[in-house]
Amino acid sequence: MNTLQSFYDNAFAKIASTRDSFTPEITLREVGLITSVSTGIARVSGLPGVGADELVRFPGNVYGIAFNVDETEIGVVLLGDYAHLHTGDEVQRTGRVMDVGVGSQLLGRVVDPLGRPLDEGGPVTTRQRLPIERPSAAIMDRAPVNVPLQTGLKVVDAMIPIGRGQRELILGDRQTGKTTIAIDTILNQRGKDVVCVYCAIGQRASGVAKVVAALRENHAMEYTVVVVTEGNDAPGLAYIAPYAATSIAEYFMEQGRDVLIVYDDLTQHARSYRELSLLLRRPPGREAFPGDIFYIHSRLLERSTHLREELGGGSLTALPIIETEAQNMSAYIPTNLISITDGQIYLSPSLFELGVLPAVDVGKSVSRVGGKAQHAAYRAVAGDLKLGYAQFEELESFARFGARLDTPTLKSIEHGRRIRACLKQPELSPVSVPAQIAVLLGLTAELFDTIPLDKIELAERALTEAATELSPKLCSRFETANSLSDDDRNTVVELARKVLEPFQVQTQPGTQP
Ligand SMILES: Nc1ncnc2c1ncn2[C@@H]1O[C@H](COP(=O)(O)OP(=O)(O)OP(=O)(O)O)[C@@H](O)[C@H]1O
Repeated sequence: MNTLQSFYDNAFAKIASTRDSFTPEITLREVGLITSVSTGIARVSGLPGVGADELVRFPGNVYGIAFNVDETEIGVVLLGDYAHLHTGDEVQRTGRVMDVGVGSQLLGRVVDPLGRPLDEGGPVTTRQRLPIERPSAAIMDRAPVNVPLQTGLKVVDAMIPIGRGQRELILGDRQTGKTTIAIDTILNQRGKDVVCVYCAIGQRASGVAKVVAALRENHAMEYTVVVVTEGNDAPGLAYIAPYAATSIAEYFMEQGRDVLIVYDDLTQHARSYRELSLLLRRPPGREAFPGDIFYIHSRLLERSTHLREELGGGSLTALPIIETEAQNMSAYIPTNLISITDGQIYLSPSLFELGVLPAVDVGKSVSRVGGKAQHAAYRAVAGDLKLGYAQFEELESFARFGARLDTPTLKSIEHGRRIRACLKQPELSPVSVPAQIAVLLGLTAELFDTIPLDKIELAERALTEAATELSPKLCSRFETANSLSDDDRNTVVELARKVLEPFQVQTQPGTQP
């Protein structure tokens, strides 16, 4: 009996002490209610304190960004599946802006713009997060673009060179090889200590799978992060994808690394932003795009730069891709992007049809800062090559009419045809610097001019293979020396002469080989 009594006493004493020590904690949560949901956006009332671009949480762990902040109601861009959301559901403030996990753990991974894995590699565990919208580097923190970013494509490296920290637009109609140029450039960074980020925006899943497979097969995933939104994802995800990818890239740049980022493509990005803006009833402007469409792209591309040495000397090179319609380069989005970037590579459907691949239209392409970063060996040949090619393009149209042409004109046309043939390149096969220089010097020394056009491909391939025999010291001078010495030029031209000899046919001047 006594034992039972003491048991009850103890139990009551414990309850009393727990009750006395209990101090209720009050947590304040600002909660609003959904007033309507439609394709990719929601309207929410009852969150008067919410800030612009603040992240809000919906039931089912779906997040959204407060886009339109009005007095009574906010317009929210949804970042996930919204099929289960209904009018009257609770919405909570989070007090933070959208951020993404960054770090070397992402290398080799395929993730969505929220950092969630889309491959079979298990969860991504990053130790640091960065906001997706960050201010770009100040002018005083930037250094000049003075190191080339080799694409491995002869036509680009010789005529439209790209420097580390540059923004070079790739534009052209659909199916003209835009993505291929970007992927070839990523493949060429193998062993060059450049981190690559490929951001696919609103693309078909099969297209993205093809790109990832190409990167995997060519061992490029080891230094690449792939950020993906597919065509059927919420438009909000497509809108934030390039910003999230840029934050992932900036992490590496701030560690002093050289980084390459590809946005494939910003036409889809602009379209998803237009969709969101129209749904949020923002006033439409030209081609129904909202007034700030220029700003969304310029604030993205301004983040690409070359940082000064004191800040680590890292760089972020951007290759944004844009799709044109019916070769209209002067449409709204292409002209915006052309004016933001430091040059463009224009891909022509007519060259693509002729089988001139990559279908780069040299006359409509330009690199505004890359020339200063180009290796001296390229600079020694680029001038002659560009001139020869430009003359050829002008004269080629006359040749089509079957006009009788004089000998120098015929010679220029034949020379130009050989330049074009030598600049052709199959996809996924970047060419090394020494092999490129050997072919380009062979072209400027007119060694290809006496080779029949149908044998140019074989001759060019033979010379590319023979370039591996050049001494490593000579090859490293191509990438380091301030100028191409006469001795080096003669060594390469002699090699080219020897290799191309078997392909030559002796012709009378003025007749076509
Ligand atoms: N240099 C090349 N050599 C051979 N084939 C090529 C080359 N470049 C591109 N192609 C082929 O051309 C087709 C279109 O290429 P790609 O997908 O890169 O074009 P795109 O302009 O990015 O297309 P989209 O408009 O669908 O984005 C592909 O089938 C590709 O294999």
